[in-house]
Amino acid sequence: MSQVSYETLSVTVPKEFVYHVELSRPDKINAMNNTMWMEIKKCFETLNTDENCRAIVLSAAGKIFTCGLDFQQVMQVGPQLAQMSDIARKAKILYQFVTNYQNSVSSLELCRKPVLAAVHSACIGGGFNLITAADMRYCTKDAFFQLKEVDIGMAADVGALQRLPKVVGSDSLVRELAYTARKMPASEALSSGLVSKVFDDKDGMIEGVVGIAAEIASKSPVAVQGTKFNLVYSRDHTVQEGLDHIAMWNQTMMQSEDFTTATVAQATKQKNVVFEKL
Ligand SMILES: CCC/C=C/C=C/C(=O)SCCNC(=O)CCNC(=O)[C@H](O)C(C)(C)COP(=O)(O)OP(=O)(O)OC[C@H]1O[C@@H](n2cnc3c(N)ncnc32)[C@H](O)[C@@H]1OP(=O)(O)O
Repeated sequence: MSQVSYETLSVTVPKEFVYHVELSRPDKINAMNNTMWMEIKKCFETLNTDENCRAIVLSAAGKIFTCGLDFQQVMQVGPQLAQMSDIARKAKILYQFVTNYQNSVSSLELCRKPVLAAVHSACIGGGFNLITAADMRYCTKDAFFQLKEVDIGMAADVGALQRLPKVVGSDSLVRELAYTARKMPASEALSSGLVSKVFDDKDGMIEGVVGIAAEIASKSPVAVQGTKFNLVYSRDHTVQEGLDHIAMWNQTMMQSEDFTTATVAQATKQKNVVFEKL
């Protein structure tokens, strides 16, 4: 297990090869401060290379999933900018601020292990951006999703505008959510395809989602991680480029022992197949 401890995250291993990452500032309704943004990146980069991790559940501790960007954090930026008079110097600070947080969100997508987001109650602003970079999403029936950035006078800038249209497949819906900042309830999250399933309560959701993660973790890590890598690649390329990419990928990966082990297991109806760590 990765021996890294975090101030704003809690990391546990509920089942073999399944890691559970929780946003953990419950007394601050998981407001995303600078430490949390940086720790999310560190955590997913660490799990990316941890051979004991094959699937990751992302949830949050406390009353709500997250209220988004920490207002205290935002208020520290103003005085920092005020010390400079030149627009280029101020812009450099803001560019670094935005790209650091973009990289935090993107770490979920760059992590080779599937990330399953499990959302309860409110998922606002930066949190909504974050879960669009997960592989799959689940929520409780009391959950709502809100792109609230316009209400604080900014355009969402850490991934939702880029990823959400591809997740829900409706440009019109994304524009409505982003322009109005209205709350999207769980029922609509399900019907729009943002989430795969709605659970009655949080405990049931965590149990259910850990179960799905365990099912994924029981498969060949070569196959699962190759599938994720190629799905992400294909999303951003033409069909032919995606086909070329998977052909190059599999010319190597089909020589892996996992291909033989899994094929023989399927053909002989073998259960509980063991794959080497990757
Ligand atoms: C480069 C930037 C990249 C990232 C950009 C990200 C942008 C965003 O995330 S935009 C969205 C920002 N978040 C919000 O606008 C959320 C505003 N808050 C709410 O809508 C409600 O507070 C909420 C639905 C979360 C909870 O409502 P409830 O009625 O249950 O509680 P409240 O009394 O409203 O709040 C409880 C205490 O939490 C404090 N709080 C709320 N939001 C934030 C926040 N974003 N950051 C820090 N603190 C927050 C609120 O002030 C209350 O504190 P206290 O009065 O001390 O109890």
